[in-house]
Amino acid sequence: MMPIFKKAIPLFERIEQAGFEAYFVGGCVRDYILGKEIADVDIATSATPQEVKKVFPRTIDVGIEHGTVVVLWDKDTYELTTFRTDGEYIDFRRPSDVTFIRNLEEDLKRRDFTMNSIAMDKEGHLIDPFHGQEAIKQRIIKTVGSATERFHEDALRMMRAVRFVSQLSFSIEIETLQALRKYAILLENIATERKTVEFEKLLQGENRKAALQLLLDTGLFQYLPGMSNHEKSLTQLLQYNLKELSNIEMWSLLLFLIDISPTETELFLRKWKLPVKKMKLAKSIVDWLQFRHHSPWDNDSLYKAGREIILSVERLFNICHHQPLCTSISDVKERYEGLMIKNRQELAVSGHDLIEWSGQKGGPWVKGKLDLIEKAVLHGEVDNKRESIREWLLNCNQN
Ligand SMILES: Nc1ccn([C@@H]2O[C@H](COP(=O)(O)OP(=O)(O)OP(=O)(O)O)[C@@H](O)[C@H]2O)c(=O)n1
Ligand SMILES: [Mg+2]
Repeated sequence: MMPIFKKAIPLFERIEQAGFEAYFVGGCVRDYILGKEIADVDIATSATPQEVKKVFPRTIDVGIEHGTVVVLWDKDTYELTTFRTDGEYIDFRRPSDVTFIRNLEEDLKRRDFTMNSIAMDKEGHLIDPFHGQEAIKQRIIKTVGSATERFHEDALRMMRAVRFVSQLSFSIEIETLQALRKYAILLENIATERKTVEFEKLLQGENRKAALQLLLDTGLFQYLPGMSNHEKSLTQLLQYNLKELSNIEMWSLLLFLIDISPTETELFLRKWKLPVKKMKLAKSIVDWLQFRHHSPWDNDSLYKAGREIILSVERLFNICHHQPLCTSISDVKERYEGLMIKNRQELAVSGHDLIEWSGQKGGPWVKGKLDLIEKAVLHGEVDNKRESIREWLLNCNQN
């Protein structure tokens, strides 16, 4: 058994001593069968949240109404969720109420896909009433029971299906796929944040092209934030080699292809509720990519854009032109590294020096002069040395 599971065994023993059952469930069991790396484990238990809290002294309530309690154990934290069936789903999102139950199989039955409805006990035995192992072997994503029901219970599951296509390179079983097409519109009911999480995972998966194609084929893209009018840009995205791209580069390329005004770009990113830092970076990359399409890099632009943006822009530029990546990138990198300074702090003189040398009071002129010095250093007109700059300034003033 893998260390990540082994570590949790004492916790399982504690629950069992108290007369309850516990199993590993969900993505960790699926990924274990697939031989993939496992980041965290989810545990399902027959104990109710109150009972879990009695068994373990250190817990955090995270979603008691859904049956989830976090247990602090050793130096780790574990999410324990009580076996449950979900009540009526009135809004295609979350059940209106959940009923805690004592039966594992009933709990597995309410889960989304067969590959996600396998449980594993502490000895490593698999409990697999819905033939999830078979689906994993055949690399198939198939709902547990009726796809119509599973997608009406939680429409986000449709995005999950496509995101798993991207991450696992599985294909979607035919009835599940038909339901995806038929009920794509239900995605309208899902909170943006949840869609964004899935879309970002989709963008990062190995098989992202197939997943993006599926978003188009099923019509799901129409119900993603700001995407309904951008079928063409999504289709265009598929023409490019997307393999090497980071998450932020995927966003930037998408924005570049959508080709909207800067204000609209901002609105589009806001619709996805991305963190501000990320929105700014994506916007910057798009701006520089647009610049790059009509001019080559010069010292000023390299300096202003900075290392991170230059590399992303160059990568995207090459991808847009179907050029191999390596040569021009190392070229540009070398030119950037060769710049005399990378930022204003690296200038050998400061505003204080200028004030002292001139004997004048500080004011806006200081910034103006620093701008001039910065430019001169970047263009190689003067060395970035205190004395050289002082001399250069004296000469300038004489002219
Ligand atoms: N809309 C959802 C979300 C989750 N689940 C169930 O809850 C488990 C855990 O959910 P989550 O951690 O969100 O997804 P994972 O399948 O574990 O995928 P990941 O590897 O991304 O965590 C899933 O495997 C699935 O059994 C579900 O039935 N319906
Ligand atoms: Mg998980």
